[in-house]
Amino acid sequence: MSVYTSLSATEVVELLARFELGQLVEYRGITAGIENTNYFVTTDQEQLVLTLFEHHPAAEVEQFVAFARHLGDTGPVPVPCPLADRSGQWLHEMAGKPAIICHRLPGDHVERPALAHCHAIGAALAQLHLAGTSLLLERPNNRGYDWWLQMPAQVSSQISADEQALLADELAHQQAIRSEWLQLPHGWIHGDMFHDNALFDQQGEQPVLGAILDLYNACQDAWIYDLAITANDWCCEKTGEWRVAEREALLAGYQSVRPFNALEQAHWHNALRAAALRFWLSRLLTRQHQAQQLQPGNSGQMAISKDPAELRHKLQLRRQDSRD
Ligand SMILES: Nc1ncnc2c1ncn2[C@@H]1O[C@H](COP(=O)(O)OP(=O)(O)OP(=O)(O)O)[C@@H](O)[C@H]1O
Ligand SMILES: N[C@@H](CCO)C(=O)O
Repeated sequence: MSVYTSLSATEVVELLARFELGQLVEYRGITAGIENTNYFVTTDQEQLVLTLFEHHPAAEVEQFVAFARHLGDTGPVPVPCPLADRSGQWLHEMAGKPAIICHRLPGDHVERPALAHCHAIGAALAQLHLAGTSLLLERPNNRGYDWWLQMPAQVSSQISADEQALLADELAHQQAIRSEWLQLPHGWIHGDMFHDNALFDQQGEQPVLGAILDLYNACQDAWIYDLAITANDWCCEKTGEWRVAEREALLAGYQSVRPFNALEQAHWHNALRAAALRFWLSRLLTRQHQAQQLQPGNSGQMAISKDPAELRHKLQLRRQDSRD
């Protein structure tokens, strides 16, 4: 679990006092997530989630929250939207960090996504992409291509010589296809559509998507890259081997709303490689940050970490697939 910033009951009560959300009953750190600090907050009226952004400045939070609010207003996709206080303000500061409060959305995490979950998330992702086309706001991917190129300098001390060679070779490949990549259909993407960022309700036999969470990597990039991030997490084993039927269900769900064009078909394998590369790198970086943040004297209590090697291995498999 990750609670990098501990909050006292007094701090939570002071924040709630600005809202019409009732009196604090209890609050507790959330046992998931690796980037931000999250608390479940229960009042005598509401079930809420309080998020403190550990890396994003307030101006950036405003941008991805604009996307969440846009989806909330226009889209068929359920997402958490920050609640406004009595003065209409939704962005707050706690412990020197940007903070928001959202409703706690219904549903549970799925341990191992099945065909119906994969189909549903594919369709929802395509709907999210299309809904984003009417949002007139620019937000480039700050963990996209330019960021990947800076990463060897940041992470080389953490990885072996073989891994450094793998990274260099993959970056060269992504550089070689860059001009075609830029021709792919682009728009707003979720940017982090792992299965721990979705909640499902069960209605009879059928799982129903309750929420898509964690829009804190939302930005503009190639749409199939977003789907590739999803496929690499939802539709394979942790060892990277495809669960083929689940992958096909994801693709069918997506394309039931928004079919691929020919260039997207041609670059699907490159998108899978790019998606694995991005999360290998970000997990390496998160591990570095956690080591710094959790040193004695810092206020954080606990942190989970996700294994960078899982994504490095997936990258190796996707590279093999694209050569076969
Ligand atoms: N609005 C919400 N409704 C219900 N549960 C929520 C909500 N927001 C967050 N959660 C819970 O908190 C967990 C962590 O939230 P989130 O994924 O946003 O954190 P994070 O640190 O940004 O995560 P990540 O590591 O994926 O970046 C979620 O997996 C979910 O269980
Ligand atoms: N979903 C990411 C963490 C948050 O960006 C991962 O699994 O590495």
